[in-house]
Amino acid sequence: QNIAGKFAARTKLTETSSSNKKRRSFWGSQKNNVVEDEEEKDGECSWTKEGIRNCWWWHLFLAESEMIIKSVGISVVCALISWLWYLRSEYYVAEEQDVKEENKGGKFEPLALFDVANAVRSSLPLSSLYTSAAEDIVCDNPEQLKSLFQSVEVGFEGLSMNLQQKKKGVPDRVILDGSISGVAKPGRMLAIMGPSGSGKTTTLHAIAGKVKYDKRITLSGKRYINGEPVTGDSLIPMAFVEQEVNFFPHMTVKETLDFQVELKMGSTLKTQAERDNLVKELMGQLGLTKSANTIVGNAKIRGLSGGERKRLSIACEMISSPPVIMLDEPTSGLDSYQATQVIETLRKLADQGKTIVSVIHQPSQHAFQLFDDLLLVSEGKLMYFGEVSKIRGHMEGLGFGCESEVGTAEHVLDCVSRVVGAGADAEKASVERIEAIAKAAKKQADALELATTNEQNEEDKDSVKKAAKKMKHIVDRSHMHPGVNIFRQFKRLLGRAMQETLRGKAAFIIKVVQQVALGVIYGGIYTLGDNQASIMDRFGLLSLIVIGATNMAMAGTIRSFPKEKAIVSNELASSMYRTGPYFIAKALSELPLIGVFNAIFGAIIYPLTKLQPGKFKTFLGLTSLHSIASEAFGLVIGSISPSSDVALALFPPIIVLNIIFDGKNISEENTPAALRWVNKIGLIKWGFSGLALNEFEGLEFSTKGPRRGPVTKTGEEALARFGLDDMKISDVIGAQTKLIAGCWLLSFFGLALTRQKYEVMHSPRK
Ligand SMILES: Nc1ncnc2c1ncn2[C@@H]1O[C@H](COP(=O)(O)OP(=O)(O)OP(=O)(O)O)[C@@H](O)[C@H]1O
Repeated sequence: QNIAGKFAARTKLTETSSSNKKRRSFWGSQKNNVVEDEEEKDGECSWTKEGIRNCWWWHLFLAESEMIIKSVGISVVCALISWLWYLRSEYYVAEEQDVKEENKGGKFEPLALFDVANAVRSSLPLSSLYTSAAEDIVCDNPEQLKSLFQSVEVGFEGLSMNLQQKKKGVPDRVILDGSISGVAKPGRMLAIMGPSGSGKTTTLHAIAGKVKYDKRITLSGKRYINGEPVTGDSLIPMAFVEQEVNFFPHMTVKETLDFQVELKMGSTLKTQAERDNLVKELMGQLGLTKSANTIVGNAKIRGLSGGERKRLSIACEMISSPPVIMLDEPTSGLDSYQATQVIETLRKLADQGKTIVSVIHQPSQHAFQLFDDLLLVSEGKLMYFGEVSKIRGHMEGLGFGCESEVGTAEHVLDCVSRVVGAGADAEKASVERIEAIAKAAKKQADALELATTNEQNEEDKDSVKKAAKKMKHIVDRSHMHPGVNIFRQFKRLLGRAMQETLRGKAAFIIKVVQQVALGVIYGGIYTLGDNQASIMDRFGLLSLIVIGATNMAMAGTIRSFPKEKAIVSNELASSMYRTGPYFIAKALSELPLIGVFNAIFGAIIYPLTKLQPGKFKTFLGLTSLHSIASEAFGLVIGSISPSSDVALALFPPIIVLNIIFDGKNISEENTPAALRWVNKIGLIKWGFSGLALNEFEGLEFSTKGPRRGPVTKTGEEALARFGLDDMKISDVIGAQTKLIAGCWLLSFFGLALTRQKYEVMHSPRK
């Protein structure tokens, strides 16, 4: 009737218009009363106040103002989104460069628009969709870049890191004192050694531009690539192998490498055969060919040995053939045979021209001698920088020689370690020794020449500068991008996620056992009839089913997701793929198993408890939807929590809140006003409502049996007891769908916003 009324009003408007007959409404509008008012004043259309009110376009505007405002609003939002998207795309970078190039003659100045765009750009959390323009910039002279990257010398000077103490008035803690300087050369292996806690890992991360952001930290120093300074938190073109290596445990060595090769090199190695060749080559180089089809495993799942896992992580890092390889304790946790194997692998890579820098802890004499250079640190100070072969002589020269049978590595570590617990005199002597060694090291560091010298001829200087400019695009984090488009990223990520879900046999079996056990327990206890007592029994059973499903789905995700997040955060930080495709793939990969588990549970509980026949399919659909919503909730908690401990600590209060607001435990009127919104997003409330509506609609009860409350004859009357008589299953599906969408969106932003940030290295204070 309403629509007909509106239509009639429109027709009247069209028929009676004196100005012209074009005055027609194209969309439904609620402004007909206005239109009709205007009709009465119909007259001549002119450019007077009265006249305008008689014009057809004015009527059209009034009739459609809501739609016009909405359209303009949507267009503005779309334009804004497109602009922001464009800013994050590398096309913007290319255009900015072109305009700046053209503007060299001072044609249009200043480029304030680019300044505003750059400010917005740097604050955007999302990254670029397109990659090809970036390749144009980065690879416009591949030969020049190739030659530059074949041999890279990494210099570092005056590295200093201070940590502000939490208590006010307590002076900053000095982690690196500003004396650490050195250079890692192509074809050579540099070992960073020192006692535990001396600052080795911090030094390596500082050189690499990978010190994790902490607002209490101040980092300063200088870094050079081939004599050219590298600024801020820029990366150097390197492979960085962390001490803790995490992989998806159920993927084989070959699958892991296939996945990484495609995402990192997909745009360069266009055919599958080229990519397969690279995988083969990497496995050969790192001695992994025999284990190609072995799953990677982890502490709980038997797979590769510790040494093989370390070598796999080196292989993964070497995919883009970086000229520099940095490793944080690659031998930790390995026996001496495996440790030596890893170091020998590195030696081979150095012999091919790579620059290797590695933190190393108590190496064997043989492994130590495979290194060329040594950076020795103690208590954040430089103790020695120079050739490994000269360290013994250097220490002897300072008066700290050692007996011939003691290994060199062991001896130098003894020399730079503070003696604790052996009396005040011994400690004092060790402190004096460390100071004397540090003093000598300072002289060595002062003599180092790291920056490009003025004596270089002009041609050399020019080519290095040009190359360094290109390199900036590669190493600057804001220019890093995945090697393939988002659709290929999504396809690969979905494949990996499905593989992990389906291959996790132990987790699968545990979940099946849980579902069977719960089904049998409920089925053994509940037999629902049609007497009065069965009404509360039904409500009780449905409530338990929902609480159980929420617990299981949420706890499972909370437990497993933070581990996966650790791997994914690293992959996201190295721009292997974007958060969006990862997230969608992750969410979709969970769906099939949710259906399977719910079907197992439903098939047991339904006949055993004698829930209403004919409603099984809807029951299955509703429990599956509820499980998806619970997992999505778990994902939010997992993605915003900094660790799995925090996520697990958040779980009980969230479940308790959900139970309180499940629609039965507190009435809406008595809920504190500030908490009423929780009622609307109560997972258990919506899950329970859906199952109750499905079960009770169409049921009839006999008046026999003990009852609680008045006699209830129909399912609809029973639903009214819980205020569910006005609700429909479609309302529940709508609410759950919105909950799922909201949770996925929150998790997506949680992941994007908790992305790892790194410290920017400031120039040293003069
Ligand atoms: N972000 C940080 N916050 C607090 N302390 C830090 C931070 N980074 C480093 N430190 C401290 O700086 C010191 C040096 O740490 P680093 O990990 O570099 O030592 P290390 O020589 O590698 O030790 P190990 O051989 O035991 O791994 C340690 O006492 C460490 O606690």
